[in-house]
Amino acid sequence: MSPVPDLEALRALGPAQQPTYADRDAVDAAVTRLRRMPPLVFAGECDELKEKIAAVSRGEAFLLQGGDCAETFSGVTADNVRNKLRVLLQMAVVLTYAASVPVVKLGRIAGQYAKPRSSDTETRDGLTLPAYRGDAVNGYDFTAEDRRHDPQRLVDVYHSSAATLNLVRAFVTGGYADLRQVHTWNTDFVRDSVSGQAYEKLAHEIDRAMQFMTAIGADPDEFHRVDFHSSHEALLLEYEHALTRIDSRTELPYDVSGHFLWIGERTRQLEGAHVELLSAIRNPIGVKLGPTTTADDALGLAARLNPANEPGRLTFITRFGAGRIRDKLPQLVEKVTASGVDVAWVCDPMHGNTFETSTGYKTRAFDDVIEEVQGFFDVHRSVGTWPGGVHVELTGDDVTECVGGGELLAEIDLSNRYESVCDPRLNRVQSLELAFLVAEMLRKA
Ligand SMILES: O=C[C@H](O)[C@H](O)COP(=O)(O)O
Ligand SMILES: C=C(OP(=O)(O)O)C(=O)O
Ligand SMILES: [Mn+2]
Repeated sequence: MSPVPDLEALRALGPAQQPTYADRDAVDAAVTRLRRMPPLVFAGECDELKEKIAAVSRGEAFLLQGGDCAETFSGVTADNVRNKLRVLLQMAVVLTYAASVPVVKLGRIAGQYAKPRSSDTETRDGLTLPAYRGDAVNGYDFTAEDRRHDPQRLVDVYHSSAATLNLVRAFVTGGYADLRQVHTWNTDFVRDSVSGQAYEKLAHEIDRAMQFMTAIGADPDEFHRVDFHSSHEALLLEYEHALTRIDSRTELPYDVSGHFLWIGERTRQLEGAHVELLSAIRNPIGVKLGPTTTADDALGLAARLNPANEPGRLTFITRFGAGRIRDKLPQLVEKVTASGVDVAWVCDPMHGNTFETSTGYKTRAFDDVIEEVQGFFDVHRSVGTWPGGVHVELTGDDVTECVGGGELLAEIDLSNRYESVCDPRLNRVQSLELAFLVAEMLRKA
């Protein structure tokens, strides 16, 4: 394990996708404040999650990772957080019950505020301004003032993450996630959607099973609370470095900004600053792997990020696109497996399937998302490895951002309720449909 590099050393590596701040003193002041803040998560919780992901890599559990592409500060409301949690809990119930597999629940939540972009700038009506890089960096409004990179936002990320995490913790341990609430999660939803009705049927079966358990005197803790962890892309080095702390139990460094951190497709350079920082922390971590990834790239990343080959430490999140996965994934999985690397394989069926409509909306087709997940399952079946999970961009609200699905959303519907500030998310109905379809694939696997 490499030692934690200092911030200057990371900056010297010329990290990709970083903000350009005009006022260095303001950056230093923000970093100093962050270094004094208490941890958002505990190292022991990160270890627990690592154990669960180790079960995923052994083929004994399935990972459900989901949430917004980009959280926003204004989105930190009780309703918004509850709705996201609710859809994830519903999906997890569907997967667990229909496929009889333990589900590891991981939110893209409480820290997912920074975005890598394909272009540094955005032009509208002849005016060019810095691209929006997530609330952690600048504002979404198309004005020079809002698009300025402001280091004070790093401190705001901390507070927004803390508020979100506080509510999530209360929900998952304080009764909301109690399995006896399976019906309650579905109210306002059943009547108008096929997947809502399928869910209701499944909830009835769960009720009956629980009544039986209660009748024979069993009332396990698992009925009343769930384990739920947080994750985000570790993109901004100032922020992640300031929240890297030495755990008092083990004297080892953890990034206490979230339980699980991942390196994005655009920042996974082997000699880059993101790999350097994440190789030094002990959290469970992931790396996104796009369609150009070679087996040597993946093996190099595994050697750097998990030299001890510790189970649960490393997750490869592949995002190839529906049209490429069947062609490109087999050789990657075969070579990584043949070299004995211990890794959990997870499918992100979103980022390889984005396109822009003629009216300028970034969208994804539900069928492409499903086709990529199906390709992922098929490839792992043919190689003899475990399709360990899915990583999805979703929301608990009835937005219109992805086309298709049971509601047959068309391109023309996108303008009705398009709220994402970055990538299009599955809405509540589409998310539940995905869960039922994946449950079916899992049963066959
Ligand atoms: O998740 C994020 C996007 O895929 C990423 O930010 C790139 O988006 P862009 O191509 O619109 O910049
Ligand atoms: C930017 C993202 O993904 P990727 O790094 O895979 O493009 C994301 O997860 O929002
Ligand atoms: Mn995204």
